[in-house]
Amino acid sequence: MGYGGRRAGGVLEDLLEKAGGCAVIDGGFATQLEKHGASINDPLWSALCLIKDPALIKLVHWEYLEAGADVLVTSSYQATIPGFLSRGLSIEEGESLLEKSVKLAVETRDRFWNNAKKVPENSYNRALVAASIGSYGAYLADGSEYSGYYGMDIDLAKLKDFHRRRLQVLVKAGADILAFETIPNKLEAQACAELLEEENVEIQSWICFSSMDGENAPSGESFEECLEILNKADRVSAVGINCAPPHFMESLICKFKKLTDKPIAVYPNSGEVWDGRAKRWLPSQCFGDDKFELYATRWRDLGAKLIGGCCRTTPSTIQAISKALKKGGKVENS
Ligand SMILES: C[S+](C)CC[C@H](N)C(=O)O
Ligand SMILES: N[C@@H](CCS)C(=O)O
Ligand SMILES: [Zn+2]
Repeated sequence: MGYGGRRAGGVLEDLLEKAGGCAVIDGGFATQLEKHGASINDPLWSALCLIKDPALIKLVHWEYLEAGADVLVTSSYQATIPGFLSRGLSIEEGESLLEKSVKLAVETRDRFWNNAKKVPENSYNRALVAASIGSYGAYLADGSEYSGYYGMDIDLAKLKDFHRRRLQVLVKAGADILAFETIPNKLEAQACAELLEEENVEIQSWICFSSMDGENAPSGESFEECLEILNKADRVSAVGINCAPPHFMESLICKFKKLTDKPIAVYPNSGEVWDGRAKRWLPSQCFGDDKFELYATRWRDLGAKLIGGCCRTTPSTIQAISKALKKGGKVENS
């Protein structure tokens, strides 16, 4: 594909430097769509808004930028060609919606930054657009991004085939980085890493896992095994955890620090638990914004380089995290 320029100090490293060593990822995207009244109880989940309400997608991106996000994660988590095909769209229409997910974020980032940079000593960085690539389990829409169980028919080749075209389109659309999210097992992590190589993807990427027990991937496979594969993958620029409960983060950051030299990203959910059958969040041990504010600096001090929120977190959560991390001086904007 030969796109984007892979180099030792890439866009992620530039951002981390500007952000003083630790950058802020945005929060729950689907959650904020729902706060605005979007109805996404659908096999496409948040990707339904690419069809029904693109203006709302821009609004949510804007709200996260205002809250202090240094990275916007796009609306493509559950946007897939097979998903769009089952909805009666053509391949071309599906690809154009994927492209749109990147364009909406890029346009919003550019508009926001054009305003922000005019304000002297503003507290913002020019945000990166991370194209979300949800796991195969997200597409299945059966909760399997939290079990890692894809059935006996799924092998490495099938997972690569599932991910290939979306990845190509998102890269070509001009994303700054790729964000593989809520990956629940080793096989899928391997498929994503090998695909980056096969497709010669030259923009940077992170691969983040969910976790149900605070120690292992949802499949039960150890992070030792999962990271052993990713450590060998030069095109994977960062690794981490997303959409797992926030109280797992401390010990998982410590574990990841021992297992990898790659930058670590953590963007937990609120602590609520997704019921994949009933398609709703069940109350559980939760962090409010005050706790995120408190723990963000701990996670940074333990070594996390990218910190944000996932499902059930909102712009106010990201504002709390950003406030905590940016306290004590903001580096110069250029
Ligand atoms: C991150 S989960 C809450 C996303 C929704 C899920 N893949 C589903 O469609 O049921
Ligand atoms: N980027 C997605 C992740 C879901 S786990 C979202 O925030 O909706
Ligand atoms: Zn999530």
